[in-house]
Amino acid sequence: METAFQPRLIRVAVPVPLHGGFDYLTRNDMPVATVGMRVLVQFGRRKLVGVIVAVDVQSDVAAKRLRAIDAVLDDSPVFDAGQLRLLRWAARYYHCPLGEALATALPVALRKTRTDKAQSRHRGWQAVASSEAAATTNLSRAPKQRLLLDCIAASGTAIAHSSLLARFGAVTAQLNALEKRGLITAVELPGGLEQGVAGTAPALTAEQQAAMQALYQAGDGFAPALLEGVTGSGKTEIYFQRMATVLASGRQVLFLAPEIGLTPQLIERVRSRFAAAIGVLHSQRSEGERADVWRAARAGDADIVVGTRSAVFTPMPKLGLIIVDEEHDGSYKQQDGFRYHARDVALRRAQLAAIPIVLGSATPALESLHNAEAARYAHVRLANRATGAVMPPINVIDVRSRPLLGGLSEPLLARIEPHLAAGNQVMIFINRRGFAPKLICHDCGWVAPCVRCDAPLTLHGGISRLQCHHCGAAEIAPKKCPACSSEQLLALGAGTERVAGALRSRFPQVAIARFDRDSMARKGRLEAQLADVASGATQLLVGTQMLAKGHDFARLTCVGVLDVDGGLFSADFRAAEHMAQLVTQVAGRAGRAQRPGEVWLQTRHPEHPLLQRLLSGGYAGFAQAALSERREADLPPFGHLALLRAEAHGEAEPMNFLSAAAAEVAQDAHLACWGPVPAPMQRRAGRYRAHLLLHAMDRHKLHPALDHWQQVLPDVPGASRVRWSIDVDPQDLL
Ligand SMILES: Nc1ncnc2c1ncn2[C@@H]1O[C@H](COP(=O)(O)OP(=O)(O)OP(=O)(O)O)[C@@H](O)[C@H]1O
Ligand SMILES: [Zn+2]
Repeated sequence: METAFQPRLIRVAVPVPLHGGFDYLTRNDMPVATVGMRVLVQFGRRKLVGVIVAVDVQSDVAAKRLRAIDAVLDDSPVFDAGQLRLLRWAARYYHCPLGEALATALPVALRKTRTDKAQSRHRGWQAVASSEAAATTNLSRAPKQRLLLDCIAASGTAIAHSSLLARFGAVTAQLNALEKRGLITAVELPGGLEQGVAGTAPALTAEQQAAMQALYQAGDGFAPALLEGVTGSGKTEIYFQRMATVLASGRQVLFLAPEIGLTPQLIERVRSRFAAAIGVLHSQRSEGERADVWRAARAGDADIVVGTRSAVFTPMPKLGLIIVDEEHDGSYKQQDGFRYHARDVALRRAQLAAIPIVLGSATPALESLHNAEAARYAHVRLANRATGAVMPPINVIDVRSRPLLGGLSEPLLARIEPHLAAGNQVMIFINRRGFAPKLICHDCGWVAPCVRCDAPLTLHGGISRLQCHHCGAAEIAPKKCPACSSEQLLALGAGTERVAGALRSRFPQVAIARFDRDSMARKGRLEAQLADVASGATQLLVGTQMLAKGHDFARLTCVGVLDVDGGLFSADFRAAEHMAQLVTQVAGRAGRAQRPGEVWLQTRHPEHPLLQRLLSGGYAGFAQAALSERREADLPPFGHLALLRAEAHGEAEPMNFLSAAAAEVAQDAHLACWGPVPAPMQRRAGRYRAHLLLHAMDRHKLHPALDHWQQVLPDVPGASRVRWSIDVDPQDLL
């Protein structure tokens, strides 16, 4: 008994940019501290929340210099052994200090310096009678109660009061009446979760059945599969049926979706299929809700967790399957701090847990295709749409020397018209928000610049405001050219706002909705607008990437893509891949049900080989050609890259720093420094930026060099004036 109260020496990972753990002592008056619990510690002058990564360690620090921790914040570990193992691996792989990686993995509410609140609870309802008895109860005079009782009884478990309100409107009185009749009873549910209801699955198409077979054949151990299915091929249905067998065995499912792919429609599909406890994690949920989902998942109460990037770290003790939907999506890569790729972390997680993982996409990343071709993943294909709908033909409109009305050419407007007249829906895609990307002086050619970035300012609110899309700077647009005083200032090019305006004046009778980050700033707005599209109230949709993926609108028959040219001429070697994915995804929104669809691309480069390849061979043909180009150039997925970024207030400092870093790379025929070079956008938010790429054909060669950098770079001359970071498998090279 005595020993339990002895101070213990523990090692704590704290969220600071320093590698290694820090040693502390516990105090006798504290609850027992074990690995995976959070503690509050004094670190320098700050109090920080850290995570215990080891106990009873041998410390190099002299005993009398060791400090005691301030408090133990949990009574059970927030990270279990499996999570810690995964995060240790990820911290090593991405060369991020473990403390920062652990802090990033925690929900924001748990990064704070207070003790963990207990899981919040909320009210739910459960049927008392069996569903047969419920069915025979006479409620013919109370149809609402009938509906509610059937719904609750059919679920087989408890349903949250709030989700009943969400589905059936104001039904509190009816629920109380059912309780009075002794048909249902109130229960407490863990906060953060929603109870789904059992729904019926459609009979699978022959192709889907074959895909299911292939997934089952891959087995129940670690079995990665790439599900490559054209848009509308019913991949979601495959995920669901695979999930059903895992849930039936009492295990948990983690379903990852990109931020813009995690639509209300997807969540509703999950909710109305599985009589399971569902936790949803995305950026619009409050800190408290996210912490609740985390706790419920950790307790094993959440059967399904649906979430975006960081949900990959949700603790799930009974995890039996991971789904990564739209696995090619760039939003899976975190772009600052702990720069992990959620798909790749998910793969590792599945491997450590020895469970299957399904990566799904209509446009798989070249990395994933390569892995499938190398037989590291099972390659499961769906070539046809599940509804029997044909793939929409993709046509090109050459807009060279054609006048554009708010970015729209006359031929495109003429194509749109009959679809609207027939009562169908039309989607116009443009990957640029705001009114216009430039304000230019007609007399002298001056372009309104951002003073802090090497980029022009974007017009917003018509020609009234200017905003920088890189640093956020905003100002009132000038009335006169500051260079020549001319009043001939023109908006050049078009963004969503201008396109929507032009469509409004051309089709004044038609209801138009704009989907971009600006119009979606308010919470609930996206849901409301999507509901109007689903009901048919909105006929014309204008938007950015937000519209590209996942949506399934039966009446949408025509898609216009306004500007594909950006992806054809970019400094980033991945730009063409991203362009092909985007065009294919956007095009895939058309003609998904009974009504056939068509797609129109506006371009000034109709003969460009990349575009031609995509049009003639589809995404698969494009990908094959792109893969052989990557092979030729030793680029990923054949070669491997890490990017060292540096930025500073002075122009010379980042380049000097990176040159010193390049000199630290050991002479090795299998390791090459590409650069340093100034970044394509050299100045951003007032800082000059430069890059150095480290390249190796063998991934394992990269890591020792990166370890070495981490040790020596802080002491390179001038390092203190430079902000630098390492990005392993960088996705964004601009
Ligand atoms: N077996 C089936 N029988 C009838 N309809 C089906 C079947 N499977 C899927 N569907 C329907 O086909 C449509 C497309 O399915 P789903 O949204 O799952 O496609 P997807 O492959 O995820 O597409 P995308 O990649 O474009 O998002 C949906 O409306 C879905 O309800
Ligand atoms: Zn700027």
